[in-house]
Amino acid sequence: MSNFSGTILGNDVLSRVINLMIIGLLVRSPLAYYRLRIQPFFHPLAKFPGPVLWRASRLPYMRAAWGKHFPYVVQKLHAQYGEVIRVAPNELSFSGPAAWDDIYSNTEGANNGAFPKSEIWHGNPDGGPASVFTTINFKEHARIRRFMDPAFSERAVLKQEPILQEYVGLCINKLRERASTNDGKTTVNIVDWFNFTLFDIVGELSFGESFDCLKKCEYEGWMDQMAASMKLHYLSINLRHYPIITALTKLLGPFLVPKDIVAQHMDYSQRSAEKLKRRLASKDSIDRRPDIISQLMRSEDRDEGLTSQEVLLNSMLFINAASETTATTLTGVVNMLLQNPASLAKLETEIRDFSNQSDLTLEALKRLPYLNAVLQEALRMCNPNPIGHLRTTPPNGGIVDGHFVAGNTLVTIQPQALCYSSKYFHEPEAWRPERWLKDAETNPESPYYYGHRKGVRGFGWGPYICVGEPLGWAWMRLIIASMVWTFDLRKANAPNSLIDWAAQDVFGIVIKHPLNVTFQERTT
Ligand code: HEM
Repeated sequence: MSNFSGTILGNDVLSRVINLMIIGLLVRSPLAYYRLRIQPFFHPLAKFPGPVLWRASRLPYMRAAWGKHFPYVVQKLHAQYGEVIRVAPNELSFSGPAAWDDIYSNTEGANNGAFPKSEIWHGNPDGGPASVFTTINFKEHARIRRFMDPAFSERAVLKQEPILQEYVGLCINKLRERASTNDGKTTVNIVDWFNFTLFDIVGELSFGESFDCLKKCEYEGWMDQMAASMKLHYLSINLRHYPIITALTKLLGPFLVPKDIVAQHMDYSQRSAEKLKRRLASKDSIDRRPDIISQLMRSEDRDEGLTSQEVLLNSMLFINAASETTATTLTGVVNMLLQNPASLAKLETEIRDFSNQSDLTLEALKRLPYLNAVLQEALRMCNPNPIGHLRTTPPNGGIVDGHFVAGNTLVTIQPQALCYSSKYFHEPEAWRPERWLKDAETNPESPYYYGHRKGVRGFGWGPYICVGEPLGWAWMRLIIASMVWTFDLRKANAPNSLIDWAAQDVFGIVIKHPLNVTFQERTT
């Protein structure tokens, strides 16, 4: 197949068949005919390159999104067409680091302010109270964040340290117990153990009660379905581009959505509401406990503070937003360390310099250069939100990475394309925590000196930046450091002992494969 037809039809049989079908549909559709034959010369996005079919219709985009590997497909398109590409009739994808500021923040960017979240992706089409994530209006979003931010500040996280230490300690003790009955070592699926620990902590912080996952060494029922329901959400959001199909799926929803997912979700909502009620029943403890819920509830009495319904919605959001992202990053860390024993050894040396486990405090861990470099490198290589964060240009348009983009265009940065670009990172495919060390920043002789470290923004950027960033850093450091201080982590002599990261499905989130790891009581 020639390069040209390969570009249009794809390079494998399935792609060609599906693309031929799409072309068939397009040729019959007057709108697509207009977009393909007439609009290319007049459309405000006409100057931006991209595959012809993607520019003419959203169907190829949808196929990639539903096809489980969207970030990798778009990464290839960037490699072929450049740093700005038109991936749908009304959407541009960017892969240059300058776009971060122009799209998401504009503190130093070319526009007057950050671009708003996209109605289609983040909006709350059914109306009703919205969580901070689904609130698009800047003023309303700022109101929620004003009351939410103090609960997640560095200072607040330090006050929450006893809760973090308690559950991370419990995780380590449980693993120790298992090892002690088995010749000093135990092999577990580390993804589960990260989840148990994170769920318990965030349950305690958000609802005042842990989920007792660590105690029971199992998930609560609905947790098993969390990835499935996030996947379903992602697939249905993509359908919002087609209002008729969305209306139809709403009608057919009860028949299409697996009943156990619906039942588990209702169970989760009901139990969350009950937990919250119990927590609020002891009003005086609100003032005593340093958890997130106390901060949010205190805002209720203030002008414009969060209502009980908003507190509930946001607390439920925290469980998903906090655990899924962190568990993916931590799984990425261990997966990479197991494949890079020299890097694991460096980390061991740094962490085992502490004489006692009780020395592993949040403040002390914050100062460890290699631990922080390892986490940064994992956010670069194993981004838990690899599809990017959609924004919409303001009605009069804006400048992104030097290009004028017409108003109401969907825009995003593709983290996968940017973070794996050899233009911005030396040996982008390789695990190199060194690129995050002081030497890389200050020594022009370092091969990493010219790396675009600011291109990696795992927690997002601008007014919608992750509210939980300080907590995210704190518990990631504590969990990894505690594990490495206590155990020798080894590749398991069992199936699923390493993850082929790019082979995992992506549906907005990364659907993680299991990772079996052997924890052996440390010998040095
Ligand atoms: C490694 C851990 C984490 C990563 C990589 C991460 C990543 C992100 C990113 C990239 C965004 C911005 C999305 C956008 O711009 O549209 C975000 C938003 C958010 N994250 Fe996190 N997150 C992590 C941990 C947490 C934790 C621990 C919490 C705590 C509850 C949390 C709660 C939230 C919330 C509530 C938002 C929405 C913020 C808003 O729209 O104003 N995340 N996160």
